[in-house]
Amino acid sequence: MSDLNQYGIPKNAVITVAGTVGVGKSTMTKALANKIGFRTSYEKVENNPYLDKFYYDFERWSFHLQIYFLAERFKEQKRIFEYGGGFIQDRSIYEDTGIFAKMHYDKGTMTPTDYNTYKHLFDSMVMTPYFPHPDLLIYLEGSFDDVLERIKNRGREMEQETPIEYWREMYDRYEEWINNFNTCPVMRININDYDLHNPNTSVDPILERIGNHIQTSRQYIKS
Ligand SMILES: Nc1ncnc2c1ncn2[C@@H]1O[C@H](COP(=O)(O)OP(=O)(O)O)[C@@H](O)[C@H]1O
Ligand SMILES: Nc1ncnc2c1ncn2[C@H]1C[C@H](O)[C@@H](COP(=O)(O)O)O1
Repeated sequence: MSDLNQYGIPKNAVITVAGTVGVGKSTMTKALANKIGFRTSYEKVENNPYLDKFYYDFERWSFHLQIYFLAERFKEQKRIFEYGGGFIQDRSIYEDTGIFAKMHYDKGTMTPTDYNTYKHLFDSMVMTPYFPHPDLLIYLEGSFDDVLERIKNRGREMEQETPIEYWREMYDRYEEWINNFNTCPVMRININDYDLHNPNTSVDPILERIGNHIQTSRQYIKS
């Protein structure tokens, strides 16, 4: 039996979907996984004991929230490993430190001591040879106005009450972050190039691109 599916995607692949809040990661994760029968790994938003509190008091809760997300994502990583891959993951672990923790530290809503403690923990858990990196990071990108519109339409209360400047800062940081990211292969998708809310939209072209990307990078690693 071939270990590649019809799109040339290895059945044990781990694909992570990255991008700013509201850009469409969860929607994309679900659509891709449904089509190829992969398992999904979503980030914990509902029943997250810190997320609401965090939005109303960054200083007080930013460290707690980062530790919580780190533990959750690491637990998910273990689950993915135990299944032997075949997963689409909603948001990468790299965004926690590269975007969120750093932004709150830079803005003074996470103390230097807390940031250093978090960073040390993150580096010793994640940035080691023992931590398997994804085969591909799909980066979703679009205009700031489109992203903001999606945040508004989705309507999560705490996000509605957060000032636009917060989303703008995050958006700009994402652009800078992805331009310098090299921990695993990256494939960019512009959100204007597909519409998953249209029932006639097929994800086949995206899956074909993913297959090509992963095979090219696996060959590169082998050679
Ligand atoms: N391709 C798309 N076209 C139109 N709206 C979309 C699309 N993908 C997602 N959305 C909408 O945008 C909002 C945010 O999407 P979501 O997948 O929750 O984003 P994220 O996981 O990146 O925060 C949701 O209301 C969702 O229904
Ligand atoms: N690491 C994080 N720090 C702070 N906030 C975070 C982190 N990871 C996710 N979030 C927030 C942002 C959103 O309000 C929700 C869910 O993210 P989404 O991009 O909508 O999937 O959690």
